[in-house]
This record gives sequence, structure tokens and C-alpha cells, in this order.
Amino acid sequence: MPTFPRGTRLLSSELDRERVYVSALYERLDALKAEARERLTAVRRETVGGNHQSRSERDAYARLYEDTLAQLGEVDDRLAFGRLELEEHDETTSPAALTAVGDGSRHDDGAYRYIGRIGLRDTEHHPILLDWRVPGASAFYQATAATPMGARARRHLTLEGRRVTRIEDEVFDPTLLDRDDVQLQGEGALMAALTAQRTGRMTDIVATIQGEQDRIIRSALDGVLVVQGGPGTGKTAVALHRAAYLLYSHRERLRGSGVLVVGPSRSFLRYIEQVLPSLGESGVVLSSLGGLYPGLEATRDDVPDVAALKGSSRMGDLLKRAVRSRQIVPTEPSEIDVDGERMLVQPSLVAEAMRRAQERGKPHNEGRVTFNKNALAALTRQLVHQLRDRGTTVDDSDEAVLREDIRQSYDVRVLLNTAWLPLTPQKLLEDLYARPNWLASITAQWSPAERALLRRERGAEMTISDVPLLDEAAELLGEFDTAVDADKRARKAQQKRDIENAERAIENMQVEGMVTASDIAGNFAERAASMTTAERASGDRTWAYGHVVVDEAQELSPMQWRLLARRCPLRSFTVVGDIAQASSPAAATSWDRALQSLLGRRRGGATLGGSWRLEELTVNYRTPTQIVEYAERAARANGLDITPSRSVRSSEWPVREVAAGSDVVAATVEAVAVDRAIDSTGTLAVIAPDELVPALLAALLERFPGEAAPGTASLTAPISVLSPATSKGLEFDAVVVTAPTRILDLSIRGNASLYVAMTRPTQRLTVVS
Ligand SMILES: Nc1ncnc2c1ncn2[C@@H]1O[C@H](COP(=O)(O)OP(=O)(O)OP(=O)(O)O)[C@@H](O)[C@H]1O
Repeated sequence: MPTFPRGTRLLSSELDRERVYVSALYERLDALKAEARERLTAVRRETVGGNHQSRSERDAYARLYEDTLAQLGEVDDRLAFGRLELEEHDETTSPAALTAVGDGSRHDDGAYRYIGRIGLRDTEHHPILLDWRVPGASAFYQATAATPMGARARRHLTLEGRRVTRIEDEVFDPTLLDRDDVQLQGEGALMAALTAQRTGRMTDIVATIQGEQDRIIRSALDGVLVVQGGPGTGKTAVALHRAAYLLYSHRERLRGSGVLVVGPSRSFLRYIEQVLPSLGESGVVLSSLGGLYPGLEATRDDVPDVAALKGSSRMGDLLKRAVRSRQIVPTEPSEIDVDGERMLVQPSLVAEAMRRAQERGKPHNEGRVTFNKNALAALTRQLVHQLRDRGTTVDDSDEAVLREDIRQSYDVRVLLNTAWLPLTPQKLLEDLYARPNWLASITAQWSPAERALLRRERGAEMTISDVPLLDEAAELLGEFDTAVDADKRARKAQQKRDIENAERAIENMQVEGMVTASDIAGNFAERAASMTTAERASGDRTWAYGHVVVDEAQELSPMQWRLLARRCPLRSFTVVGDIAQASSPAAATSWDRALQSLLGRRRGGATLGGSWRLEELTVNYRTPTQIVEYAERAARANGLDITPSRSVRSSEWPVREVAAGSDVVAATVEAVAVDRAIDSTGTLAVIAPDELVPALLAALLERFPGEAAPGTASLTAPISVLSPATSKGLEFDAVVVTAPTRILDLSIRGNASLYVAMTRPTQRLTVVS
């Protein structure tokens, strides 16, 4: 095993010192990888066989070492990125850290704390690298000259591969300013990250998180945290780093329950999906709004008026009435045959069985079981009376036989099913859309025009707006098949047994340091179901997540909020968005209104069910000043109430306005050609009204064969063509916005859509109108 350098070597410069230190960190990383690999090989070599417990123990260890190896593999890129120089030594600084960088003549009154993607200790267990998520690392992100948090200076390390190529220092202690070996480079690392070419995938910002962002990332787990900020202020980045932070800091609570991250679309998820693995987190479920109902991935939405209606909370009441109206008391007595015996069943018998089942407040399909039981009992009683009245002797054992006869009777089954039929969410919704008379009977207060909006033939594709309705229906209906319930219970019982096995295993095997009890228990449970927490959670509609992160949350409808409230009964949420960018038809106009469906209705000024806290981000990291100013001017002129943001940089390219003339497609292709002549290696997006997308794509493919792709298919293509809605949350080096007036006129909130489109570029904006 390599030893950590201790030392007497006199190094010529600070850069060389950091190179030595960082290469020692990599040596340690390699040693840990080799160790995990050896252990994995040893576990795999153990002879197969043994009982269930020892097999699952072996599997759990193998999985643990595999996970460790994967995690160590993820952190190779920019393993360490910062160093704090502290006033005093503490338990997070180490002699190794001191001697590795010190030359004996200076620095010996200070102490260093290196910050990186994971925590590392040397062979003697001294910390040599701190995980960015531990409390001791927060000063790296938050310290300022005014509030130095015990630090004298902060150093950013820039690495290429495993080699340190640049260091930048910020000094908090004015007495250190005279030191000749300190280079003051301000926010160079941040600027380098911000001006770097975009690849079509979001990258992590762990090395350059800013103070206001870090405070949000580390905010407490409980309750609803709303992060409001204009475009490009890092809301998505902050939300994802917060997910990683919470999973790390609240491992015990979140490991088994998981974190759900919700984004607006599949393309958005593709854009962000690399960030969490790069931060070492894989136990997160990413879902688009169309994917929140297991077994369905809706990608299309209804036209705006329909989406607005389907998103409103009136649909919740409608679904409740719809389900109730499928519990039907017959209007006439029915004559039935039970094994040759005729019976006349009065509506009151059904009504009474129904009333007693409804009283228990169970979901429809589960209530039906009680209803059936009640009705069968009442029918048996009636049959017994009928036979006794005729002089037949009926004892207890006869009663059981009669009850079975009634249960088997075809007429009884028809009678009970007509009164209370089991239903699936899909069937309920399809019937609601396809049966105008039924819909009219339960929407007395609606106008015919409103009812017409819901009209749809059976078998049509489910839309994004149908997803929360299906979920609400599933909640009202309950499990369709009670066997599924039993299966779930059996699975949970097996998991519990495996967790107990795991606890015993920990007592028997000394694995202290490498694993915690819950790690092993988690692994056993996961093994038992052959799935990770994330996999189990994403397939289970009734899964209760420990935390939910919602991005672009301004777009959510009341029905979508209601769905999310069911996914996290504890109401532990990070909600990020920009109210001014809200462009979907059912979106709210304030956070207060948006969150009513999550937290409960307001009564007398207080929100029932809890409150929420607000944090704001004000600095725009994406878009250069001149584009921000242009987009904000246009937004205001179009009547949009925006929160102005401050851009941290300007670019050399002014916004270009191009007149389209009679052929907007040709003018756009030309504008793209002009931009590609400036830089043909970066990413470019053409953002246009939906109706123009196919023609633009065809024309661009003709001019730039193989380079253009629709934004929904690939974000890594050099030229993406997409609608403002699809561009939400994404960014590109250059953007060409086509036909802005049509964007304004065609969408319900066209001014917000146009604002979204104009704030996507990191370098250049062209507007073709
Ligand atoms: N501290 C930082 N260091 C480096 N890059 C950053 C930092 N903060 C934000 N960025 C970058 O700024 C860009 C915008 O961030 P992000 O997409 O998270 O903004 P947003 O607020 O979600 O924007 P929008 O509302 O437009 O979707 C991203 O490229 C992100 O990586």
C-alpha cells in the first residue's frame, strides 16, 4: 500500500506542493480501490452453498464492495478541488496535510483542510480529504472576508486529469496579503466553469458552489423549502446538489425511503441525469411529470384549455363523485335465482349493505369487499327466513351451505356487480371522457362547453395531464386485485426477515468502519427484492419517499401537486422554480397559490397542514449581461412581471436581430449558418413555435446533414430544434429564437414562453422575426 508523503522535501512553488499533495490523494484512492477489489474477489471466491442467511450475507458483501468500487470510480475526475487555510488545527486537519504542503519555515501556525468529492483518511486514519458535504467543508463555500468562519484563506485547485494545473487563492485575513506566494485570482475557477462550452448534459458545480447556493443546499431536511430565482441562477444545480447533500447527511432516514427528483420532461431528465452519479449518488428516482404513474410514460399533453381544466382541483371533486356514482342502488326490486330457489331482492337490502360499507371510508375496490360481505349475509338471512316461512328446518350447518349457494349464484353476482363493480383507474377515466351522459349527470354545475373539453374516445393515448388524474383515481379506487395486496405484504415480511438476518450478520462479522448497520441491512433488503431502493420506489405508486425535489415547479397544476403530496406524506420538499417563467396552462401565479394543493387549503389566512420557507437566488450564472438585459426588456414590454437577476459576466457577442422576410424557415437556417461560422464546435438550439419545428428540422438537416436533431430526441446533437416548452431548464452555447410574435400569440402564456426561450444561451442569442 502506498504511504502518504511526509515530509521534508523542499518544494519550489505552491503549485508543486499541491501537485504532490493531490497525487498522494490519488495514490490513496487507488489503494482503497485495490483493497475493495481484493475483498470482492475474496467474497466471490467463497464456496457457493450454505443456507439462505449465509448466501445473502455473501451477496450483501459482494454488493457492498461493488458499490464501493463504483463510488471510488466516480470520483476520479476532480477528486480534490479546494483547500481552506484555518486559524487553528482541529480534528478535520491532519499532520499529513500540514507536512505535505509545509516547508518547515512557514504555515506551521495554520492548518489545512482539503475539500473534495469524497472523504479520505490516510493509513493512520488522519483525514486527508474532506467530503464537500460534511459540516467542516461549508466554510469553503461560505467564508467571506466579513465572515471568515475561522478560515484565513481559500484555495481553488483546478485539475486536468490527475494533475493540478492552476491554483487560485482568496485571502480573508488581511495580514496574509503581504505573503509573496499567494496568488489572488478571485473567481477564476467559477468563470472558467461558466464560459466552458456546453455538451448538452449538465455537469456538477461542486467545486464552485457559491455562498448563497451553499446555504440552500445545506438547509434543513424537514418542511417545504421553496427556491425562487430567475433563469440561470443555478436553481437546478442547487436542487441536485441538495439531493446529494441530503442523501449523504441523512443517510439513515433517506436510504430506505429514497429521494424523488421531478423534472418537466424526459429531455430535461436526460440533461440532468449525469449530475447525481457524478456526485456519488445513485439511489435517486428521476421522473418526468408524465412518468409519475408507474407503468405509464406520457409524453404528450392536451391542448391548453383541456390541460387547464384537467389540472384544476375541480377534477379531484369530479373523480370523487364519479367513483361514488359507480356505487348504484337499483331502482326496482330484482328477482333472482339461487340454485332453483326464487328470491325477490328489495333495493333497500342493497342500499343498507352499501351504506354500511361506505361508512368505513375505504377506497372503492376495497369497500366492495365489505359491501359484498354485507350483501351476502343479508341475502342469506332473507333466504333462511324464506325457507323457514315455508316450514323447512334450517340449522347452522345448512346456513353455511346456503351462503355458499348464494355466493355461487350467477344472478347474485350480476346483482352485486351492477351495484358495485370493481374498477381500474384507466377504465374510470376512459368512461368519464367517453360517456357524455354519465359525465353530465355528475357535473350539474359545469357548462356544456366545459364538459365538451373532456370528451374523448376510448383507447386514446393518456396525456401528461391524465397522469395525476389516474393517480387520484387509483387512490380513490384502491387495489383492484386484493391478491396484489397480499403479495405486497408477503414481500415486505420477507424484507423484514432479511433485515433481521443482516443485523445478526453485523454482530458476527467485524466490519466496523467500512459499513454501518443500515448499509448492510439496506443491502440485504435490496437483495431480497433483487432491486435497489430506487427501482422498488419507482414501480410502486404507494411508495412514501423521504424527500421530493421538484424542478421547474412553477409549471405544476393543483392536481400534480396533489399527486406529489401523496408521494411524500411527511411533506419534506425542495421546490425550485421561477414564477415568472410559468407557461403551462394550469400553473399558478404565486408560490402561495401553487402550494395550497400541497399543504392544504388556506382558511382565515393560515395554510392548513404546514407552511413553507422561501430562499431566493439572484445571480445569473448562465447568461451574459447583454442577453439578460435584452430578454428582461422584452419580457417587461410583453407584460411579464419578472424578478431581475444580476449576470456575473458579459460576452463579446451582441444580441443579433434578423428580419425574416417572407420565408422564416430560410432566414432561420441562414442565422444558424452565421452562428456556426463563429463557432461550429459548440451546441446550438433553434427554439420555435411547435408548428414550425418539423419544417425547420427538415431544412436544417438539408443544410447541415447529420447535425440537427429534434430537442426531445437528443440534446447532444450540435443543432437541436425545439419548442419553448421543451427548452425549459436547458441551456446551449448559442440560441436562435424564431418567430417570437408567433410564440407570444400561440401559447396561453406566450410572454413567459418567449422569456424562457431567450434565456437559454450561455454565449450568443439571435432573434429571427
Ligand atoms: N456555482 C456555480 N458554479 C458553476 N456553474 C454554475 C454555478 N451555479 C450555476 N452554474 C451554472 O449556471 C447554469 C445555470 O444553472 P441552472 O440550469 O441550475 O439554472 P436555473 O436557475 O435552473 O435556470 P432556469 O430557470 O433557466 O432553468 C448551469 O450551467 C450551471 O451549471
